[in-house]
Amino acid sequence: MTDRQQAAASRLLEAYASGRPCEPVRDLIDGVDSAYAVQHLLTERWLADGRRLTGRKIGLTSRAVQRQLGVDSPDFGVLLADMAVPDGEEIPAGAVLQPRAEAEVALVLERDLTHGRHTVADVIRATAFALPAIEVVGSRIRDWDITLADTVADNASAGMYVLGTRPVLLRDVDLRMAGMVIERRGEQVSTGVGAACLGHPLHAAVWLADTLARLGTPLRAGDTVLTGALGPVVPVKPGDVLEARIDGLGDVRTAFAHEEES
Ligand SMILES: C=C/C=C(\O)C(=O)O
Repeated sequence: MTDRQQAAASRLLEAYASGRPCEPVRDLIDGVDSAYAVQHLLTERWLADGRRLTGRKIGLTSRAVQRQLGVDSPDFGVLLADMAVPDGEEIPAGAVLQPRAEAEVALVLERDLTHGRHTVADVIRATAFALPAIEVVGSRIRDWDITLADTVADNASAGMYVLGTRPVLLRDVDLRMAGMVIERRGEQVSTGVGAACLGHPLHAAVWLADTLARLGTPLRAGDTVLTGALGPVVPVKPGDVLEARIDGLGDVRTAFAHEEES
């Protein structure tokens, strides 16, 4: 671990602690591997604090999101148990810095994925069930001024996530053709389709399984995988109520709490 990577991790941890976004960290990072080393430092710190790993998120899988954020390759980050919000419950004000929401397919695994190279069949065999999910992404970096290095170091801009509660077997859903809509109090604010996620959400999962196995931290039975947004990310503000629906998977909802009066 280099001093510069430590400095990047400290800058991001300070943003989490203070609730104030920081300057980008790319000036301290030499390439994507170095950015993942910073992410690893953050993860080790969180696990040492007693937080529990529940899986991974994949980011930047759809062209719409890549265009919105100006970053053009997929990445991943960790999911922790305290990032999960029950379906329909409120996300406390300030819990996620600069929040935005997106809808995606979650896979819950019942087998490890430890091969050097995985196939879609491996991922299907390893998946217990799929769920609809809202991911509330956030950025510890001021004004979302990110490059790939910034977002990777910042845990792939992960925030919180909300899973639907009706498990669906992969044999019962066509994830490629599954349409997605997010509504804010009944108004459509994002639409998309499974095919927008690297061609198919299972392709994104194969990419993640291969990448993590190569890094020596493979996906394990019990992990939840958020496979990536199916359509544009939506800025959110206190008081917003969002519902996401994905064909064949059903719906999931969350709300954003108002700031506390001081
Ligand atoms: C910045 C985060 C992007 C994602 O999470 C995504 O594209 O799914």
